[in-house]
Amino acid sequence: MQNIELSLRGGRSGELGEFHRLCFRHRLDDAAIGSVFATLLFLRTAYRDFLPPELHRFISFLLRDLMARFNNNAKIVIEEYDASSHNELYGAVQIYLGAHCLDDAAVVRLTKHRDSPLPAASLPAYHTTYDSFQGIPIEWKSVVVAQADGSGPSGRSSRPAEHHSLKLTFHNRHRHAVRSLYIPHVLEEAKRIAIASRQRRLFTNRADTIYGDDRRNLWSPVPFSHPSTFDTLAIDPALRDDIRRDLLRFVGRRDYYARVGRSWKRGYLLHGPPGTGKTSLIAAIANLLEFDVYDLELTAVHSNTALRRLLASTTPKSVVVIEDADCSLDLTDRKKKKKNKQDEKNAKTGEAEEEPTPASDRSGFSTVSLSGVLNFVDGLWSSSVGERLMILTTNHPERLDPAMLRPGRMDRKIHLSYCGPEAFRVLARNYLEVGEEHPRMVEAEELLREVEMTPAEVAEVFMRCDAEGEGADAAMDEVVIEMRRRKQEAAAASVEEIQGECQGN
Ligand SMILES: Nc1ncnc2c1ncn2[C@@H]1O[C@H](COP(=O)(O)OP(=O)(O)OP(=O)(O)O)[C@@H](O)[C@H]1O
Repeated sequence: MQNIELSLRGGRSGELGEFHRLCFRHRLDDAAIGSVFATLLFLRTAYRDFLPPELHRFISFLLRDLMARFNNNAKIVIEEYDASSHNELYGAVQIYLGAHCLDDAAVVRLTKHRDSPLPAASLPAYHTTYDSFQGIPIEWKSVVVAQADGSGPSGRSSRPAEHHSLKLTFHNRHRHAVRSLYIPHVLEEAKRIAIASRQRRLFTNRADTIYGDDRRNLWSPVPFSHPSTFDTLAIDPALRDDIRRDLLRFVGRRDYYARVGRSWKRGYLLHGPPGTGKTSLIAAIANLLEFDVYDLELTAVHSNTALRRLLASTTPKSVVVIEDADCSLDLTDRKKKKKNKQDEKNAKTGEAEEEPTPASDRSGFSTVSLSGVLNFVDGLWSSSVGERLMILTTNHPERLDPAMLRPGRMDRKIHLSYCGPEAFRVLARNYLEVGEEHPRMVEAEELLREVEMTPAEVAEVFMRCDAEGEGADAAMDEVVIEMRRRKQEAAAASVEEIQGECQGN
Protein backbone atom coordinates (compact mmCIF):
# COMPACT_ATOMS: atom_id res chain seq x y z
CA MET A 1 0.00 0.00 0.00
CA GLN A 2 1.22 3.43 -0.89
CA ASN A 3 0.15 7.03 -0.41
CA ILE A 4 -0.10 8.91 -3.70
CA GLU A 5 -0.51 12.66 -3.83
CA LEU A 6 -1.35 14.32 -7.11
CA SER A 7 -1.07 18.08 -7.24
CA LEU A 8 -2.29 20.14 -10.17
CA ARG A 9 -0.94 23.69 -9.90
CA GLY A 10 -0.67 26.89 -11.72
CA GLY A 11 -3.82 26.73 -13.89
CA ARG A 12 -5.51 30.10 -13.60
CA SER A 13 -9.22 30.27 -13.53
CA GLY A 14 -11.66 32.80 -12.21
CA GLU A 15 -10.33 36.20 -11.18
CA LEU A 16 -6.71 36.56 -12.19
CA GLY A 17 -4.19 36.48 -9.41
CA GLU A 18 -6.00 33.72 -7.53
CA PHE A 19 -4.36 30.40 -7.94
CA HIS A 20 -6.55 27.41 -7.44
CA ARG A 21 -4.91 24.32 -6.24
CA LEU A 22 -6.54 20.95 -6.51
CA CYS A 23 -5.12 18.29 -4.35
CA PHE A 24 -6.45 14.89 -3.79
CA ARG A 25 -5.28 11.85 -2.07
CA HIS A 26 -6.21 8.34 -2.67
CA ARG A 27 -5.14 5.04 -1.45
CA LEU A 28 -4.56 2.55 -4.18
CA ASP A 29 -2.80 -0.72 -4.25
CA ASP A 30 0.10 -1.44 -6.63
CA ALA A 31 -1.94 -3.62 -9.02
CA ALA A 32 -4.63 -0.99 -9.37
CA ILE A 33 -2.03 1.67 -10.14
CA GLY A 34 -0.55 -0.55 -12.85
CA SER A 35 -3.88 -1.13 -14.51
CA VAL A 36 -4.84 2.57 -14.34
CA PHE A 37 -1.64 3.55 -16.11
CA ALA A 38 -1.97 0.76 -18.68
CA THR A 39 -5.52 1.88 -19.47
CA LEU A 40 -4.42 5.53 -19.79
CA LEU A 41 -1.61 4.54 -22.12
CA PHE A 42 -3.98 2.45 -24.24
CA LEU A 43 -6.50 5.32 -24.49
CA ARG A 44 -3.77 7.77 -25.42
CA THR A 45 -2.44 5.51 -28.20
CA ALA A 46 -5.94 4.83 -29.49
CA TYR A 47 -6.71 8.57 -29.52
CA ARG A 48 -3.51 9.48 -31.26
CA ASP A 49 -3.20 6.67 -33.80
CA PHE A 50 -6.69 5.45 -34.62
CA LEU A 51 -9.00 8.45 -34.50
CA PRO A 52 -9.23 10.53 -37.69
CA PRO A 53 -7.99 14.17 -37.50
CA GLU A 54 -11.56 15.51 -37.88
CA LEU A 55 -12.52 13.67 -34.67
CA HIS A 56 -9.38 15.07 -32.96
CA ARG A 57 -10.50 18.56 -33.83
CA PHE A 58 -14.04 17.89 -32.69
CA ILE A 59 -12.89 16.49 -29.33
CA SER A 60 -10.52 19.46 -28.77
CA PHE A 61 -13.36 21.82 -29.60
CA LEU A 62 -15.63 20.08 -27.06
CA LEU A 63 -12.91 20.19 -24.41
CA ARG A 64 -12.23 23.89 -25.04
CA ASP A 65 -15.96 24.61 -24.92
CA LEU A 66 -16.24 22.69 -21.64
CA MET A 67 -13.28 24.57 -20.14
CA ALA A 68 -14.74 27.90 -21.26
CA ARG A 69 -17.95 27.16 -19.32
CA PHE A 70 -15.97 26.88 -16.10
CA ASN A 71 -13.65 29.76 -16.95
CA ASN A 72 -14.60 33.36 -16.35
CA ASN A 73 -11.71 34.80 -18.32
CA ALA A 74 -12.05 36.69 -21.59
CA LYS A 75 -9.21 36.90 -24.10
CA ILE A 76 -8.20 39.24 -26.86
CA VAL A 77 -5.62 38.20 -29.42
CA ILE A 78 -3.55 40.83 -31.20
CA GLU A 79 -1.69 39.31 -34.11
CA GLU A 80 1.46 40.80 -35.55
CA TYR A 81 0.06 40.62 -39.08
CA ASP A 82 -3.42 40.69 -40.40
CA ALA A 83 -4.12 39.24 -43.85
CA SER A 84 -2.01 41.67 -45.81
CA SER A 85 -0.04 43.96 -43.59
CA HIS A 86 1.53 44.67 -40.27
CA ASN A 87 -0.94 45.18 -37.44
CA GLU A 88 -0.20 48.60 -35.99
CA LEU A 89 -1.78 47.65 -32.68
CA TYR A 90 0.83 44.93 -32.14
CA GLY A 91 3.72 47.40 -32.37
CA ALA A 92 1.87 49.90 -30.18
CA VAL A 93 1.27 47.31 -27.46
CA GLN A 94 4.94 46.31 -27.47
CA ILE A 95 5.94 49.97 -27.05
CA TYR A 96 3.45 50.32 -24.20
CA LEU A 97 4.51 47.11 -22.42
CA GLY A 98 8.17 48.03 -22.76
CA ALA A 99 7.57 51.34 -21.00
CA HIS A 100 5.03 50.27 -18.37
CA CYS A 101 5.11 46.59 -17.55
CA LEU A 102 8.61 45.23 -17.90
CA ASP A 103 10.53 47.01 -15.15
CA ASP A 104 10.56 43.93 -12.91
CA ALA A 105 10.38 41.31 -15.66
CA ALA A 106 12.85 38.44 -15.48
CA VAL A 107 13.43 38.59 -19.23
CA VAL A 108 12.93 41.49 -21.61
CA ARG A 109 13.86 41.99 -25.22
CA LEU A 110 15.95 45.09 -25.84
CA THR A 111 16.27 46.88 -29.16
CA LYS A 112 18.42 49.94 -29.77
CA HIS A 113 17.41 52.19 -32.64
CA ARG A 114 19.84 54.54 -34.29
CA ASP A 115 18.03 57.70 -33.35
CA SER A 116 17.08 56.76 -29.82
CA PRO A 117 19.60 57.38 -27.07
CA LEU A 118 18.44 54.35 -25.04
CA PRO A 119 17.40 50.81 -25.91
CA ALA A 120 13.67 50.07 -25.90
CA ALA A 121 12.25 47.05 -24.04
CA SER A 122 9.55 44.73 -25.33
CA LEU A 123 7.99 41.44 -24.27
CA PRO A 124 9.96 38.44 -25.59
CA ALA A 125 8.22 35.47 -27.20
CA TYR A 126 6.71 32.88 -24.82
CA HIS A 127 6.77 35.29 -21.88
CA THR A 128 4.04 36.79 -19.73
CA THR A 129 3.66 40.10 -17.97
CA TYR A 130 0.92 41.80 -15.97
CA ASP A 131 -0.70 45.19 -15.99
CA SER A 132 -3.44 46.84 -14.01
CA PHE A 133 -5.92 49.39 -15.35
CA GLN A 134 -8.50 51.07 -13.10
CA GLY A 135 -8.18 48.15 -10.70
CA ILE A 136 -8.62 45.53 -13.47
CA PRO A 137 -5.84 42.91 -13.44
CA ILE A 138 -4.65 42.17 -16.97
CA GLU A 139 -2.31 39.49 -18.22
CA TRP A 140 -0.26 39.85 -21.44
CA LYS A 141 1.28 36.78 -23.01
CA SER A 142 3.52 36.72 -26.07
CA VAL A 143 2.62 33.70 -28.20
CA VAL A 144 4.44 32.22 -31.18
CA VAL A 145 2.93 29.67 -33.54
CA ALA A 146 5.05 28.01 -36.22
CA GLN A 147 3.49 28.00 -39.68
CA ALA A 148 3.19 24.43 -40.90
CA ASP A 149 3.78 25.32 -44.56
CA GLY A 150 6.75 27.55 -43.83
CA SER A 151 4.89 30.58 -45.06
CA GLY A 152 3.48 33.36 -43.02
CA PRO A 153 -0.01 34.34 -42.01
CA SER A 154 -0.91 35.56 -45.44
CA GLY A 155 0.27 32.33 -47.00
CA ARG A 156 2.85 34.24 -49.05
CA SER A 157 6.44 33.22 -48.88
CA SER A 158 7.43 36.76 -47.99
CA ARG A 159 5.87 36.30 -44.59
CA PRO A 160 7.82 34.86 -41.68
CA ALA A 161 7.59 31.17 -40.88
CA GLU A 162 6.46 32.07 -37.35
CA HIS A 163 3.30 33.78 -36.39
CA HIS A 164 3.64 36.15 -33.40
CA SER A 165 0.75 37.42 -31.37
CA LEU A 166 -0.01 39.00 -28.01
CA LYS A 167 -2.75 37.48 -25.89
CA LEU A 168 -4.58 39.68 -23.41
CA THR A 169 -6.50 37.93 -20.60
CA PHE A 170 -8.87 39.53 -18.09
CA HIS A 171 -12.06 38.73 -16.22
CA ASN A 172 -15.15 38.51 -18.37
CA ARG A 173 -16.96 41.20 -16.44
CA HIS A 174 -14.35 43.79 -17.53
CA ARG A 175 -14.83 43.02 -21.22
CA HIS A 176 -16.38 46.40 -22.02
CA ALA A 177 -13.85 48.46 -20.02
CA VAL A 178 -10.90 46.68 -21.61
CA ARG A 179 -12.08 47.14 -25.16
CA SER A 180 -13.43 50.65 -24.95
CA LEU A 181 -11.04 52.18 -22.39
CA TYR A 182 -7.91 50.10 -21.88
CA ILE A 183 -7.00 49.46 -25.54
CA PRO A 184 -7.42 53.15 -26.52
CA HIS A 185 -5.35 54.03 -23.44
CA VAL A 186 -2.57 51.67 -24.60
CA LEU A 187 -2.64 53.25 -28.07
CA GLU A 188 -2.48 56.79 -26.71
CA GLU A 189 0.36 55.93 -24.37
CA ALA A 190 2.32 54.15 -27.12
CA LYS A 191 1.93 57.17 -29.37
CA ARG A 192 3.16 59.51 -26.64
CA ILE A 193 6.14 57.28 -25.83
CA ALA A 194 7.07 56.87 -29.49
CA ILE A 195 7.01 60.61 -30.11
CA ALA A 196 9.01 61.33 -26.97
CA SER A 197 11.68 58.74 -27.61
CA ARG A 198 12.48 59.22 -31.28
CA GLN A 199 13.86 62.08 -33.25
CA ARG A 200 13.98 60.63 -36.69
CA ARG A 201 14.01 62.73 -39.79
CA LEU A 202 10.63 61.47 -40.85
CA PHE A 203 7.49 63.26 -41.73
CA THR A 204 3.99 62.16 -42.44
CA ASN A 205 1.33 64.19 -44.08
CA ARG A 206 -1.48 62.17 -42.71
CA ALA A 207 -2.91 62.50 -39.25
CA ASP A 208 -3.03 58.76 -38.56
CA THR A 209 0.32 57.71 -37.20
CA ILE A 210 2.08 54.54 -38.17
CA TYR A 211 3.61 52.31 -35.59
CA GLY A 212 6.89 50.72 -36.56
CA ASP A 213 7.57 47.05 -36.55
CA ASP A 214 8.59 46.52 -32.96
CA ARG A 215 11.62 44.44 -33.83
CA ARG A 216 13.07 46.52 -36.60
CA ASN A 217 11.36 49.80 -35.91
CA LEU A 218 12.22 51.23 -39.26
CA TRP A 219 8.86 52.59 -40.20
CA SER A 220 9.02 55.17 -37.53
CA PRO A 221 5.74 56.46 -36.12
CA VAL A 222 6.72 60.06 -35.57
CA PRO A 223 4.35 62.50 -37.23
CA PHE A 224 6.47 65.47 -38.12
CA SER A 225 5.37 68.37 -40.17
CA HIS A 226 8.36 69.67 -42.15
CA PRO A 227 7.96 73.27 -43.30
CA SER A 228 10.06 72.99 -46.47
CA THR A 229 8.20 73.75 -49.70
CA PHE A 230 9.17 74.37 -53.30
CA ASP A 231 8.93 78.11 -52.56
CA THR A 232 11.40 77.98 -49.67
CA LEU A 233 13.86 75.73 -51.54
CA ALA A 234 17.05 77.53 -52.48
CA ILE A 235 17.91 75.77 -55.73
CA ASP A 236 18.23 76.85 -59.31
CA PRO A 237 14.69 78.01 -60.30
CA ALA A 238 14.79 76.14 -63.64
CA LEU A 239 15.64 72.89 -61.84
CA ARG A 240 13.01 73.53 -59.18
CA ASP A 241 10.27 74.11 -61.77
CA ASP A 242 11.38 71.08 -63.73
CA ILE A 243 11.15 68.80 -60.69
CA ARG A 244 7.75 70.18 -59.74
CA ARG A 245 6.45 69.63 -63.29
CA ASP A 246 7.82 66.10 -63.35
CA LEU A 247 6.13 65.21 -60.06
CA LEU A 248 2.76 66.65 -60.96
CA ARG A 249 2.88 64.87 -64.28
CA PHE A 250 3.73 61.60 -62.52
CA VAL A 251 0.84 61.71 -60.06
CA GLY A 252 -1.62 62.63 -62.81
CA ARG A 253 -0.79 59.61 -64.96
CA ARG A 254 -2.50 56.72 -63.26
CA ASP A 255 -4.25 55.70 -66.51
CA TYR A 256 -1.03 55.86 -68.47
CA TYR A 257 0.79 53.50 -66.08
CA ALA A 258 -2.17 51.12 -66.10
CA ARG A 259 -2.31 51.17 -69.92
CA VAL A 260 1.36 50.36 -70.40
CA GLY A 261 1.28 47.76 -67.63
CA ARG A 262 3.89 49.36 -65.37
CA SER A 263 3.72 49.95 -61.67
CA TRP A 264 2.92 53.52 -60.76
CA LYS A 265 6.24 54.45 -59.26
CA ARG A 266 9.12 56.81 -59.85
CA GLY A 267 12.67 56.80 -58.55
CA TYR A 268 14.83 59.85 -57.86
CA LEU A 269 18.49 59.92 -56.98
CA LEU A 270 19.43 63.16 -55.18
CA HIS A 271 23.14 63.74 -55.06
CA GLY A 272 25.45 66.55 -54.07
CA PRO A 273 27.59 67.77 -51.17
CA PRO A 274 26.22 67.80 -47.60
CA GLY A 275 23.96 70.76 -46.84
CA THR A 276 22.75 71.40 -50.37
CA GLY A 277 19.12 70.62 -49.59
CA LYS A 278 18.56 66.94 -50.38
CA THR A 279 16.47 66.36 -47.29
CA SER A 280 14.74 69.72 -47.71
CA LEU A 281 13.78 68.72 -51.26
CA ILE A 282 12.29 65.43 -50.03
CA ALA A 283 10.18 67.35 -47.53
CA ALA A 284 9.10 69.80 -50.23
CA ILE A 285 8.08 66.87 -52.47
CA ALA A 286 6.09 65.28 -49.65
CA ASN A 287 4.36 68.58 -48.93
CA LEU A 288 3.60 69.21 -52.59
CA LEU A 289 2.10 65.78 -53.22
CA GLU A 290 0.75 65.24 -49.69
CA PHE A 291 2.64 61.96 -49.47
CA ASP A 292 3.88 60.20 -46.33
CA VAL A 293 7.60 59.68 -46.02
CA TYR A 294 9.12 56.39 -44.88
CA ASP A 295 12.73 56.75 -43.82
CA LEU A 296 14.39 53.42 -44.52
CA GLU A 297 17.54 52.74 -42.52
CA LEU A 298 18.93 49.82 -44.48
CA THR A 299 21.70 48.97 -42.04
CA ALA A 300 19.06 48.19 -39.44
CA VAL A 301 17.10 45.76 -41.65
CA HIS A 302 18.42 42.34 -40.86
CA SER A 303 17.31 40.39 -43.94
CA ASN A 304 15.77 40.64 -47.39
CA THR A 305 12.62 39.08 -45.96
CA ALA A 306 12.37 41.86 -43.40
CA LEU A 307 12.86 44.36 -46.20
CA ARG A 308 9.98 42.84 -48.19
CA ARG A 309 7.81 42.91 -45.10
CA LEU A 310 8.54 46.60 -44.64
CA LEU A 311 7.55 47.31 -48.19
CA ALA A 312 4.26 45.50 -47.71
CA SER A 313 3.45 47.84 -44.85
CA THR A 314 3.90 51.06 -46.84
CA THR A 315 0.78 52.87 -47.91
CA PRO A 316 -0.04 54.31 -51.34
CA LYS A 317 0.89 57.98 -51.77
CA SER A 318 4.19 57.50 -50.07
CA VAL A 319 7.86 58.24 -50.55
CA VAL A 320 10.38 55.65 -49.41
CA VAL A 321 13.70 57.33 -48.69
CA ILE A 322 17.11 55.73 -48.37
CA GLU A 323 19.40 58.49 -47.14
CA ASP A 324 23.15 58.31 -47.70
CA ALA A 325 22.71 55.26 -49.92
CA ASP A 326 26.47 54.94 -50.42
CA CYS A 327 26.81 54.17 -46.72
CA SER A 328 24.06 51.54 -46.87
CA LEU A 329 25.28 47.99 -47.04
CA ASP A 330 25.95 46.53 -50.44
CA LEU A 331 24.60 49.30 -52.66
CA THR A 332 28.11 50.29 -53.63
CA ASP A 333 29.55 49.37 -56.99
CA ARG A 334 30.26 45.65 -57.04
CA LYS A 335 32.73 45.88 -59.92
CA LYS A 336 34.79 48.57 -58.22
CA LYS A 337 34.70 46.76 -54.94
CA LYS A 338 35.78 43.54 -56.57
CA LYS A 339 38.60 45.32 -58.33
CA ASN A 340 39.77 47.02 -55.14
CA LYS A 341 39.77 43.71 -53.27
CA GLN A 342 41.62 42.08 -56.10
CA ASP A 343 44.22 44.86 -56.13
CA GLU A 344 44.66 44.53 -52.37
CA LYS A 345 45.07 40.79 -52.64
CA ASN A 346 47.49 41.02 -55.51
CA ALA A 347 49.55 43.58 -53.63
CA LYS A 348 49.81 41.18 -50.67
CA THR A 349 50.42 37.94 -52.52
CA GLY A 350 51.90 39.08 -55.80
CA GLU A 351 49.41 36.72 -57.51
CA ALA A 352 47.06 37.80 -60.27
CA GLU A 353 44.27 35.44 -59.39
CA GLU A 354 40.59 36.17 -59.93
CA GLU A 355 38.58 36.53 -56.73
CA PRO A 356 34.92 35.52 -56.57
CA THR A 357 32.40 38.31 -56.06
CA PRO A 358 31.45 38.59 -52.41
CA ALA A 359 27.92 37.37 -51.76
CA SER A 360 27.02 40.30 -49.60
CA ASP A 361 28.65 42.97 -47.52
CA ARG A 362 27.44 42.28 -44.05
CA SER A 363 27.08 45.40 -42.07
CA GLY A 364 26.60 44.49 -38.43
CA PHE A 365 23.73 42.08 -38.17
CA SER A 366 22.25 42.90 -41.55
CA THR A 367 22.28 40.45 -44.45
CA VAL A 368 20.39 42.65 -46.89
CA SER A 369 22.02 42.33 -50.27
CA LEU A 370 22.04 44.40 -53.42
CA SER A 371 19.66 41.96 -55.09
CA GLY A 372 17.36 42.28 -52.08
CA VAL A 373 17.23 46.02 -52.51
CA LEU A 374 16.77 45.79 -56.27
CA ASN A 375 13.84 43.43 -55.79
CA PHE A 376 12.59 45.86 -53.26
CA VAL A 377 12.79 48.73 -55.72
CA ASP A 378 11.14 47.09 -58.71
CA GLY A 379 9.78 43.54 -58.51
CA LEU A 380 7.79 43.91 -55.35
CA TRP A 381 6.66 47.41 -56.08
CA SER A 382 4.79 46.16 -59.07
CA SER A 383 2.49 44.25 -56.74
CA SER A 384 1.58 47.33 -54.74
CA VAL A 385 -1.35 49.51 -55.58
CA GLY A 386 -1.13 53.31 -55.64
CA GLU A 387 1.51 55.81 -56.51
CA ARG A 388 4.89 55.67 -54.81
CA LEU A 389 8.19 57.43 -55.02
CA MET A 390 11.54 56.06 -54.04
CA ILE A 391 14.28 58.57 -53.31
CA LEU A 392 17.92 57.75 -52.72
CA THR A 393 20.26 60.44 -51.47
CA THR A 394 24.03 60.32 -51.59
CA ASN A 395 27.07 62.56 -51.43
CA HIS A 396 28.95 60.08 -53.64
CA PRO A 397 26.85 58.82 -56.58
CA GLU A 398 29.97 57.30 -58.18
CA ARG A 399 30.11 54.78 -55.33
CA LEU A 400 26.68 53.35 -56.07
CA ASP A 401 26.28 50.19 -58.10
CA PRO A 402 25.19 51.08 -61.68
CA ALA A 403 22.46 48.42 -61.42
CA MET A 404 20.86 50.55 -58.76
CA LEU A 405 20.83 53.61 -60.99
CA ARG A 406 19.58 52.31 -64.29
CA PRO A 407 16.43 53.94 -65.77
CA GLY A 408 13.32 52.27 -64.42
CA ARG A 409 14.89 52.17 -61.00
CA MET A 410 16.17 55.70 -60.69
CA ASP A 411 14.27 57.65 -63.32
CA ARG A 412 15.90 61.00 -62.52
CA LYS A 413 19.28 61.89 -61.17
CA ILE A 414 19.13 65.32 -59.58
CA HIS A 415 22.32 67.14 -58.70
CA LEU A 416 22.03 69.65 -55.86
CA SER A 417 25.05 71.87 -55.73
CA TYR A 418 26.60 74.80 -53.90
CA CYS A 419 24.63 77.98 -53.45
CA GLY A 420 24.33 79.94 -56.69
CA PRO A 421 23.11 83.55 -57.10
CA GLU A 422 19.44 82.54 -57.60
CA ALA A 423 19.47 80.23 -54.61
CA PHE A 424 21.11 82.97 -52.54
CA ARG A 425 18.29 85.37 -53.43
CA VAL A 426 15.73 82.83 -52.20
CA LEU A 427 17.58 82.44 -48.89
CA ALA A 428 17.98 86.22 -48.44
CA ARG A 429 14.27 86.71 -49.11
CA ASN A 430 13.18 83.88 -46.77
CA TYR A 431 15.56 84.51 -43.88
CA LEU A 432 16.10 88.30 -44.04
CA GLU A 433 13.23 89.56 -46.14
CA VAL A 434 15.64 91.45 -48.37
CA GLY A 435 15.55 91.54 -52.15
CA GLU A 436 17.74 92.30 -55.14
CA GLU A 437 17.86 95.99 -54.21
CA HIS A 438 20.02 95.31 -51.14
CA PRO A 439 23.44 97.03 -51.53
CA ARG A 440 25.37 93.83 -50.71
CA MET A 441 23.41 91.65 -53.11
CA VAL A 442 25.48 92.23 -56.25
CA GLU A 443 28.78 91.55 -54.47
CA ALA A 444 27.39 88.42 -52.77
CA GLU A 445 26.15 87.06 -56.08
CA GLU A 446 29.47 87.72 -57.80
CA LEU A 447 31.41 86.08 -55.00
CA LEU A 448 29.18 83.03 -55.20
CA ARG A 449 30.33 82.47 -58.78
CA GLU A 450 33.83 81.94 -57.40
CA VAL A 451 33.47 80.41 -53.93
CA GLU A 452 31.80 77.27 -52.73
CA MET A 453 29.27 77.80 -49.97
CA THR A 454 26.34 75.46 -49.42
CA PRO A 455 22.81 76.76 -48.83
CA ALA A 456 23.08 75.25 -45.34
CA GLU A 457 26.17 77.38 -44.61
CA VAL A 458 24.51 80.55 -45.88
CA ALA A 459 21.39 79.74 -43.84
CA GLU A 460 23.55 79.18 -40.77
CA VAL A 461 25.10 82.67 -41.00
CA PHE A 462 21.63 84.21 -41.37
CA MET A 463 20.28 82.22 -38.43
CA ARG A 464 23.21 83.15 -36.20
CA CYS A 465 22.73 86.85 -36.88
CA ASP A 466 19.03 86.51 -36.17
CA ALA A 467 19.70 84.69 -32.89
CA GLU A 468 22.07 87.45 -31.81
CA GLY A 469 19.47 90.10 -32.60
CA GLU A 470 21.45 91.63 -35.46
CA GLY A 471 19.48 92.97 -38.38
CA ALA A 472 19.36 91.97 -42.04
CA ASP A 473 22.14 94.38 -43.01
CA ALA A 474 24.53 92.86 -40.48
CA ALA A 475 23.64 89.38 -41.75
CA MET A 476 24.38 90.40 -45.35
CA ASP A 477 27.70 91.93 -44.21
CA GLU A 478 28.61 88.74 -42.35
CA VAL A 479 27.86 86.46 -45.26
CA VAL A 480 29.87 88.62 -47.68
CA ILE A 481 32.82 88.69 -45.23
CA GLU A 482 32.68 84.90 -45.04
CA MET A 483 32.64 84.63 -48.85
CA ARG A 484 35.62 86.99 -49.17
CA ARG A 485 37.52 84.91 -46.58
CA ARG A 486 36.87 81.75 -48.56
CA LYS A 487 37.94 83.41 -51.78
CA GLN A 488 41.25 84.46 -50.19
CA GLU A 489 41.77 80.98 -48.76
CA ALA A 490 41.16 79.40 -52.16
CA ALA A 491 43.59 81.85 -53.79
CA ALA A 492 46.27 81.11 -51.16
CA ALA A 493 45.76 77.37 -51.63
CA SER A 494 46.21 77.59 -55.38
CA VAL A 495 49.38 79.69 -54.95
CA GLU A 496 50.76 77.03 -52.62
CA GLU A 497 49.86 74.33 -55.12
CA ILE A 498 51.66 76.12 -57.95
CA GLN A 499 54.73 76.68 -55.75
CA GLY A 500 54.70 72.99 -54.81
CA GLU A 501 54.54 71.97 -58.45
CA CYS A 502 57.42 74.34 -59.34
CA GLN A 503 59.56 72.92 -56.54
CA GLY A 504 58.71 69.40 -57.66
CA ASN A 505 59.92 70.18 -61.15
N1 LIG B 1 18.58 74.15 -51.05
C1 LIG B 1 18.18 74.56 -49.83
N2 LIG B 1 17.11 75.34 -49.69
C2 LIG B 1 16.72 75.76 -48.48
N3 LIG B 1 17.34 75.42 -47.34
C3 LIG B 1 18.42 74.65 -47.43
C4 LIG B 1 18.89 74.16 -48.68
N4 LIG B 1 19.96 73.40 -48.46
C5 LIG B 1 20.16 73.39 -47.15
N5 LIG B 1 19.24 74.14 -46.52
C6 LIG B 1 19.18 74.37 -45.08
O1 LIG B 1 20.24 73.60 -44.48
C7 LIG B 1 19.73 72.60 -43.62
C8 LIG B 1 20.38 71.27 -43.99
O2 LIG B 1 19.98 70.94 -45.29
P1 LIG B 1 19.57 69.46 -45.75
O3 LIG B 1 19.51 68.54 -44.58
O4 LIG B 1 18.35 69.56 -46.61
O5 LIG B 1 20.83 69.14 -46.63
P2 LIG B 1 21.29 67.72 -47.19
O6 LIG B 1 21.81 67.97 -48.56
O7 LIG B 1 20.22 66.72 -47.05
O8 LIG B 1 22.51 67.38 -46.23
P3 LIG B 1 23.15 65.93 -45.90
O9 LIG B 1 23.78 65.42 -47.16
O10 LIG B 1 24.16 66.26 -44.86
O11 LIG B 1 22.03 65.07 -45.41
C9 LIG B 1 18.24 72.57 -43.83
O12 LIG B 1 17.57 72.45 -42.61
C10 LIG B 1 17.91 73.89 -44.48
O13 LIG B 1 17.56 74.81 -43.47
